[in-house]
Amino acid sequence: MVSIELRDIIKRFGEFELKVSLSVKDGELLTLLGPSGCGKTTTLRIIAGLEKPDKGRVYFDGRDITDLPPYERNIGLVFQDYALFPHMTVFKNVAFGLEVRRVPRMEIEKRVREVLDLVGLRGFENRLPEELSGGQQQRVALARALVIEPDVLLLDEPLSNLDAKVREKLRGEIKRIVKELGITTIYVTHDQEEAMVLSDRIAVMNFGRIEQVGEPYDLYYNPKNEFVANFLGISNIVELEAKEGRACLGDLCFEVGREGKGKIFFRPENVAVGEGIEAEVIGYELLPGRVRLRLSIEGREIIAEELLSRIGKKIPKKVRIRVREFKILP
Ligand SMILES: Nc1ncnc2c1ncn2[C@@H]1O[C@H](COP(=O)(O)OP(=O)(O)OP(=O)(O)O)[C@@H](O)[C@H]1O
Repeated sequence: MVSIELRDIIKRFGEFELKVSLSVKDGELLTLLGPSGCGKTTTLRIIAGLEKPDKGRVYFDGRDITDLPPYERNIGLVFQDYALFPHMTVFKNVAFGLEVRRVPRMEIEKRVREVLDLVGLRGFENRLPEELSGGQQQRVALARALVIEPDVLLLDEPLSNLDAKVREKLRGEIKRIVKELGITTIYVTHDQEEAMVLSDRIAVMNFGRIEQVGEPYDLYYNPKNEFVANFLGISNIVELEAKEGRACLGDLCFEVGREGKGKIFFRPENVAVGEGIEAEVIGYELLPGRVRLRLSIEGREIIAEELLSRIGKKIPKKVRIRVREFKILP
């Protein structure tokens, strides 16, 4: 277990420039979240030593490891494409990292058994990768990364190739396992739900920069800007002009305590349905247990979410709404 620090890292590929500083605490599970091409994988590869930064330093526990090759960093890596050795059994695949480190046979057998237990693959030792499902193959990849007892675990979109149900199950298990081992983990994804479920903290990235780092709840309800707000989920962002400390959209008023233009931000579930001012329902989506209402006020669209059981089977044409909580964005 170690802490990780990226200090003033710069890496350029043509037009693209990655520029990041980041601290990850001992035993923390931090997610790099962002759209395709924002630099998540490059950041991970710099930590792994697979990519050399143009500028800046990488520290593990305060020790500068920028010039250490990957195999001297004691890192476990898991990628999207499981990258298992196809002709080797599960046991051999997992044991490989220990064999190259010349760990004694007895010790290898013990550690492979333990780690297969941990990922729920006891009894699969003699199977070949092609005889496993995608989810099972990814468990093997995880076991292989963990068996060497790495200081740091790096996971790059490990669930992207799996179907939704398996993904949901496995993300919960990944969290359980890394927390049980207390291993410092960096997880790359573009899936906001995965990031919310897994992370101690999330770093939201865009165009080679970290926009904001924080705990899931804080990022979700207190985003620093519009990009973070939109990337973490559905947001209502209404640009209004405030007068005498109030900004109003028709009868829907916000006490902003300042004058002039501003962006009012609130989440759909912070729209209380059934009280307040009237809004027209212009569309809706049924979700498991919830309904997402598209409302119109003064020609502007507001998204509200309410429990399905509270709305009932028949969606009304008009509803009353009140905004419980909002934030002003820059
Ligand atoms: N070896 C390379 N040579 C040239 N350009 C590269 C190289 N590696 C990455 N890039 C570029 O750097 C940018 C960031 O890529 P990176 O893979 O880090 O993004 P990402 O956020 O992980 O995206 P994705 O989710 O699509 O994997 C992209 O524009 C990519 O084309």
